[in-house]
Amino acid sequence: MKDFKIVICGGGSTYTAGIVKDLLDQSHELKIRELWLYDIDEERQNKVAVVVQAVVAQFAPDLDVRVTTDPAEAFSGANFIMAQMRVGGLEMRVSDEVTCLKHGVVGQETCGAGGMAYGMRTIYPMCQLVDYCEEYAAPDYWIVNYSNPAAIVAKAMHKLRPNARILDICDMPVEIEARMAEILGCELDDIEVDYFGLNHFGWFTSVRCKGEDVTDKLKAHVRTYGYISEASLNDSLVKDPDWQHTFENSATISTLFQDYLPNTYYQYYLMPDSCVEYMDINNTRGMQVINGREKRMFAASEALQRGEDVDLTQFYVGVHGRFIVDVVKSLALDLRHRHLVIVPNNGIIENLSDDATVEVPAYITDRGPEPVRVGTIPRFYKGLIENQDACEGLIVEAVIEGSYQKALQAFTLNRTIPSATVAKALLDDLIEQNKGYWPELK
Ligand SMILES: NC(=O)c1ccc[n+]([C@@H]2O[C@H](COP(=O)([O-])OP(=O)(O)OC[C@H]3O[C@@H](n4cnc5c(N)ncnc54)[C@H](O)[C@@H]3O)[C@@H](O)[C@H]2O)c1
Ligand SMILES: O=P(O)(O)OC[C@H]1O[C@H](O[C@H]2[C@H](O)[C@@H](O)[C@@H](O)O[C@@H]2CO)[C@H](O)[C@@H](O)[C@@H]1O
Ligand SMILES: [Mn+2]
Repeated sequence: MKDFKIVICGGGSTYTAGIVKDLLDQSHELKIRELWLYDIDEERQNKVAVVVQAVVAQFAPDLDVRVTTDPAEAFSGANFIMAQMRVGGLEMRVSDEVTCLKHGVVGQETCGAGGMAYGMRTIYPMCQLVDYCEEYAAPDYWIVNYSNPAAIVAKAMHKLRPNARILDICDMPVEIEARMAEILGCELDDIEVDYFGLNHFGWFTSVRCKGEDVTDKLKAHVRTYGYISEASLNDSLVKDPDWQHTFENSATISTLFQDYLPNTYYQYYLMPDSCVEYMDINNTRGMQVINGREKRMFAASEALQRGEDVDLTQFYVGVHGRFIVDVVKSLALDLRHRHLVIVPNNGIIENLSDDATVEVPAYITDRGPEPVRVGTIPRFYKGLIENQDACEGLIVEAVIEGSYQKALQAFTLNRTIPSATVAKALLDDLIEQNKGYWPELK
């Protein structure tokens, strides 16, 4: 049986313990030779590593988890690199959110100006990760990337590192499929979808449950209740009021546009006014994560170091860990499982340009994804997607060329920003806030 060196890049992430639990759950199929955590922040990673060691002690006591900030050590001979870096940390997430809200526009991690700011911080650190892997990793390495904003990261890597063995993914559609399974009373594994769009900007065109077409049944439910059902109220993610609100908001969008079922992230683009009204500048999502998920992780680390018992199940939330492990497993073992992934369009959606960065179903082989052809899409959806893809493309070009004008064009095109003058004032503030992270824009 083949075995693999697996590296988690962004080892200090609040998600690491959950991902490791899912790796261990599936280690009878995906055999682990070595497991490494790599981060640029030694202190943070060491705290998270204490929790990870506790997970490993419970499920695979013979596995020796290695922890490092040395890229040569981490990536030498690596087969799979799971990337989840947050460039600028949660502190810069909050800074983006607050700056946007001060200008009266959506302040969000991956959507609107917050997403563009985060993208401008992340492009070059991701290039560096690719370069480390090209230098040190096994020749057939795969980076499976969660690092956000995945749409901009993917587009930038396709342009700047076209030969990199990197596959960008997002767990949001799978999490929506989990809600669909709850609505239908079936298992997540019973669900298969057709889907097209960009990352955090897509639509489910058809849903099957054990082969039966359940699209209309789901549409009727979602128009009334969003993606929430009785069963989902027990789900650990839905218990978070912010996520419950997000899943509920899909009711409005699927009532207004009944062709397809929306990705939850459309709330920020199609209902930006009500999102701004809902957001609280004194309690942004980033602040909630710092005071919630991050605080619980650090508290658990300290308690474990004091020799106390900790409930580790609090870190196994949602489909996040399982999804990335499923994708790695399909790449490693050539399983050809069908997953949604983010790839260059190249004709998949016929009436979009080849260099659009689309999210579509693909069969995952050991040579990479084999995307499923979508065909042509109707004008409304095409218009939305082309506008957003142009916006994300301009951000990538702004970073590469150091172009203020292209950044301003991107901000102006974005649906969450009402005018060119708001775009300029906000961009100027974000430049100040992002000093040391963004390239200089001239
Ligand atoms: N694609 C998806 O659907 C999806 C889902 C959930 C989270 N995410 C993303 O996963 C990432 C982690 O989220 P989190 O909330 O756990 O963040 P976090 O801040 O808790 O952890 C991120 C870690 O990345 C590290 N890091 C920063 N720059 C790095 C670099 N250049 N190289 C290596 N490590 C670096 C930080 O030191 C930190 O330990 C974020 O990018 C988040 O947006 C994506
Ligand atoms: O606001 P956060 O940090 O809680 O979440 C932001 C991320 O949200 C999505 O990921 C969800 C995921 O859908 C779900 O499976 C579960 O595991 O929680 C995740 C985080 O709450 C989204 O897909 C990511 O891109 C965001 O980073
Ligand atoms: Mn996502």
